[in-house]
Amino acid sequence: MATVSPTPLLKDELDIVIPTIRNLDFLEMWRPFFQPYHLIIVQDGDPTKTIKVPEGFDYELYNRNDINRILGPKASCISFKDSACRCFGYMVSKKKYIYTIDDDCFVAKDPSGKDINALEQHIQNLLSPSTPFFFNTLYDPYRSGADFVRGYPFSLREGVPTAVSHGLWLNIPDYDAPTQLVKPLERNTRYVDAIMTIPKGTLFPMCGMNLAFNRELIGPAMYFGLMGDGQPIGRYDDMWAGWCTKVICDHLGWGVKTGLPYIWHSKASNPFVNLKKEYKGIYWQEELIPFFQSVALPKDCTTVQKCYIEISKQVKAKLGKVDDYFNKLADAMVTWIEAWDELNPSGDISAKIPNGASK
Ligand SMILES: O=c1ccn([C@@H]2O[C@H](COP(=O)(O)OP(=O)(O)O[C@H]3O[C@@H](CO)[C@H](O)[C@H]3O)[C@@H](O)[C@H]2O)c(=O)[nH]1
Ligand SMILES: [Mn+2]
Repeated sequence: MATVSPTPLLKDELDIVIPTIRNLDFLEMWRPFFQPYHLIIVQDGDPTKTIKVPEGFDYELYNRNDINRILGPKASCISFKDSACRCFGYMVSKKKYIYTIDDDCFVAKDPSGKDINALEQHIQNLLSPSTPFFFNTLYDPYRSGADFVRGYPFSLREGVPTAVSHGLWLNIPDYDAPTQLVKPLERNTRYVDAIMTIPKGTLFPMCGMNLAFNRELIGPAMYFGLMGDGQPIGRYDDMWAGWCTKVICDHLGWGVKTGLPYIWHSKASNPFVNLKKEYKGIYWQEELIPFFQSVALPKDCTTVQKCYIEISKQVKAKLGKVDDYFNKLADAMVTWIEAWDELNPSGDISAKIPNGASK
């Protein structure tokens, strides 16, 4: 009797978004896990360069000419010459879920030596609930071999929908430039077998290297802010998206998880180049974090788009004085939502705010 291999989870409901200025040879290693899925490749930099996609993958590829053709003047909100361009892939996707990965991230091995199917783990993270309102000390209670510990309120054990699954990295950790400069040889060899919901009210540094999310829930908030060419800052694209996303998830009562799965991050980008990109962000973030911690979203912000537009207004009002860049970014946030709604006319995902969420 021929054994029929099971249909990969969410095969037709998930797109894999890859930003690239290099080549896509890394896909060979991911082939067993990625081949059944549709890829959206966002080619950054010179659009006349041909990016070769390995045989056998189902994909669509967009370069800067495509972005300009599809978005017209609204293309101004999509970064150029920065990995932030990946968010264009989120916008053009028609699927419920997104997984995004960098082209220098490879299949890692777990402590038993088994290849980690990072995509499968992200899908499990997204399909199981989160627990943002009360911390479970035995980590993810929905994993096999774990549960809610004594004292965990039964009224909260149903959990809430998971909007984001934030994976980690073995080998080259996602350090900022100063840390990279001080610890050039540090490698992450610590495999921590844990998945945690980030508690409500707590922000976190979201890395875009190994990230999955429910696009129908939180997609409009996943704008990777204006970076790269012509911008005073870089390498804060994913951070900006993570802060906006977490504030909105807290307000709408959705969860954000971090931990497994790991990927093997192979390439350390140049710390001196990174320092030039990051340095303004390193001191600006001392004002940005208190800003996001103080963002109050009104009760009538019942959709991600409404929340996002409200945040952009507060960015302009409160951060415009930090630097004019934030006035530009606030405008780009509005352009992003306009472009999103133009390409995704199905409208808002109205949220029923569950008890325990935003008061
Ligand atoms: O101008 C560019 C530069 C790079 N890319 C593509 O983006 C990813 C990440 O590039 P890279 O691996 O060189 O950079 P890292 O420093 O390791 O990236 C991490 O730091 C954050 C920077 O924002 C980011 O969230 C992490 O990914 C690769 O796929 C490059 O090909 C690009 O498109 N344009
Ligand atoms: Mn990298």
